[in-house]
Amino acid sequence: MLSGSINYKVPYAEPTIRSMRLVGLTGGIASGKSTVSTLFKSHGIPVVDADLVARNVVKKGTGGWKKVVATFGEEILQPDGEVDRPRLGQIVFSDPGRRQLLNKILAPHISSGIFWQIFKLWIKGFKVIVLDIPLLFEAKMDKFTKPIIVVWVDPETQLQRLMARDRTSEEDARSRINAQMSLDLKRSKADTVIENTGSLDDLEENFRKVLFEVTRPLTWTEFGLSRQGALLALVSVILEIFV
Ligand SMILES: CC(C)(COP(=O)(O)OP(=O)(O)OC[C@H]1O[C@@H](n2cnc3c(N)ncnc32)[C@H](O)[C@@H]1O)[C@@H](O)C(=O)NCCC(=O)NCCS
Ligand SMILES: Nc1ncnc2c1ncn2[C@@H]1O[C@H](COP(=O)(O)OP(=O)(O)OP(=O)(O)O)[C@@H](O)[C@H]1O
Repeated sequence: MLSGSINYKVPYAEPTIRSMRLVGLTGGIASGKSTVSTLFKSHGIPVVDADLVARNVVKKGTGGWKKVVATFGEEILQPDGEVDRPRLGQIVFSDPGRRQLLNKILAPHISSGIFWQIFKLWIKGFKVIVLDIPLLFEAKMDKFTKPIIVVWVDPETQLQRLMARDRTSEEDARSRINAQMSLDLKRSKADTVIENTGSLDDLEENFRKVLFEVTRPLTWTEFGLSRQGALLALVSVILEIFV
């Protein structure tokens, strides 16, 4: 599910004032990543939404759009020329080969889109950035993020929430779920798991502990990656040259 525009209500401050941390947020389809993203945003922590990036890179006329049309044909376009997402979804979620093809042609566009979003937030001075990436492990982007948070939900609840949210049949919902790495395997690769089988109140309670972990004081490596860290390194080099 796509989350709305980023809303930085509360400027993020101590205790990570001189640091840069890229937090990986992932899980299964409809496990609750966007819901958790909203909680992060309400605490002033920016979230880069990979689904939103993926949507932007196939806008009419872009490089991603041209590749998608060249690969899947004009029959996946709406009358206005934009990609017919439900149509393309039907094709790729019922055919692993075509899904891999779509992933392959869009991967460079999505990763550079994510990079630019991170860069813009870094320039603005944000110290902690959450990357909401459904395919974090599948796309091997987990190596760039620490900690990695997996939002977990039990399979039956996941299926019910997906069908209710997207108003899809059980068959369609299952094919989307099966297009991803199993949620249990993702869970085993996580640094932290947010359990989301219960109510939204339970989720908020579970989120609070994770927020504490994400905002703990940062390591020197994380500091070195921050804008302040980069500036400090530059000033040190200049001073060393002149002094
Ligand atoms: C196939 C498309 C057109 C369907 O669009 P639709 O609007 O119906 O779904 P949406 O983009 O909102 O995605 C909903 C969820 O489906 C899952 N999903 C999306 N793409 C994939 C994929 N290639 N493989 C497995 N799961 C996927 C994610 O959990 C996502 O959160 C679209 O998902 C797409 O372009 N996918 C390829 C780009 C991609 O890999 N996106 C994920 C970003 S990491
Ligand atoms: N604890 C909860 N209780 C009830 N409903 C929930 C809970 N958490 C999430 N939901 C609902 O479940 C659906 C899926 O949640 P959400 O959209 O956050 O999942 P997602 O992981 O971002 O999905 P996607 O992979 O498609 O982007 C939404 O309709 C959301 O409102």
